[in-house]
Amino acid sequence: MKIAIIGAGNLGLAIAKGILHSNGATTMYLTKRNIKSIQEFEKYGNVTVTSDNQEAVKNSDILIFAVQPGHFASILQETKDLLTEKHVVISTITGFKIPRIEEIIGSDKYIIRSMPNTAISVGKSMTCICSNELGKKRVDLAKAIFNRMGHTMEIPEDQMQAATVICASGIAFWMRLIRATTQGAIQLGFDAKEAQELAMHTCNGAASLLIESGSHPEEEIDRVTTPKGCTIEGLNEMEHQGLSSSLIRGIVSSFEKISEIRKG
Ligand SMILES: NC(=O)C1=CN([C@@H]2O[C@H](COP(=O)(O)OP(=O)(O)OC[C@H]3O[C@@H](n4cnc5c(N)ncnc54)[C@H](OP(=O)(O)O)[C@@H]3O)[C@@H](O)[C@H]2O)C=CC1
Ligand SMILES: O=C(O)[C@@H]1CCC=N1
Repeated sequence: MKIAIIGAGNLGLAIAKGILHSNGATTMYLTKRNIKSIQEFEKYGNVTVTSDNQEAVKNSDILIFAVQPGHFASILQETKDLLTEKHVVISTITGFKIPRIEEIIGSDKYIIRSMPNTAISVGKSMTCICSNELGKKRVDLAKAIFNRMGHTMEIPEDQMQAATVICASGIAFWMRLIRATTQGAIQLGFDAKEAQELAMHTCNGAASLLIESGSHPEEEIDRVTTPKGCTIEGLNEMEHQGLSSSLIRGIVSSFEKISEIRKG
């Protein structure tokens, strides 16, 4: 697999690390305008770092675009004449819809939109995927690429913004919950390092329980809540303070913002 990551910033580099971690590419190009900060990736023999997007496109088959939305159209313009039937164009760009990509490069290209998150760097991304009509023939290939670095779900394009909030922004939301749990553990007497260890492994355990057992969160809650015990006491106080409600309202606000950015 010859992969190019056009725009090796926060997300692009996370994807690059995930690919390296999973041995997912025979060759990999990483591009950005100022390459000084990513030069170290050349220590991996199969990685080329360059500011020349055209060179990266010519020498790769799978093109993963991870630039800011405002830069995407001009980069597509700059590279569109180099696109051939070997190329699969994968965009991670928030709010940049497939018809807009087709307007620039044509509908006769394999186009995939993917929404991974930064946990891709450790092979644990939740990645949502959709495609243009022709791209349907390459969805399995895209899933195979991203399944090596986590879990994938194919969704309709009109759910991509919601997926961005839940999965991509979701990393920040879960980090804050882990951090708050850590702060609670410090108040109960653990040192900061121990407190974070307790919080993150408990979080990992909770998610793994649901993934591996297929059970509903409330079933698992019922198993932990001893009548008149400390768990239900804590849980009910959290709900009196609006835990579920604040999470839901935060998610909806985030979605409203993304819809507003799209319109702008
Ligand atoms: N961060 C996240 O968790 C997620 C981000 N996204 C989406 O991914 C995209 C990237 O986000 P993020 O990684 O945070 O942004 P960054 O700003 O960190 O990365 C974008 C990179 O693009 C590079 N770039 C800019 N212009 C060019 C160019 N002409 N050619 C090649 N590279 C260029 C920039 O480097 P330089 O200036 O040196 O060129 C920069 O490193 C966005 O569209 C975002 O919506 C999606 C899901 C999650
Ligand atoms: O915060 C943002 O707008 C972008 C999209 C998802 C993650 N980062």
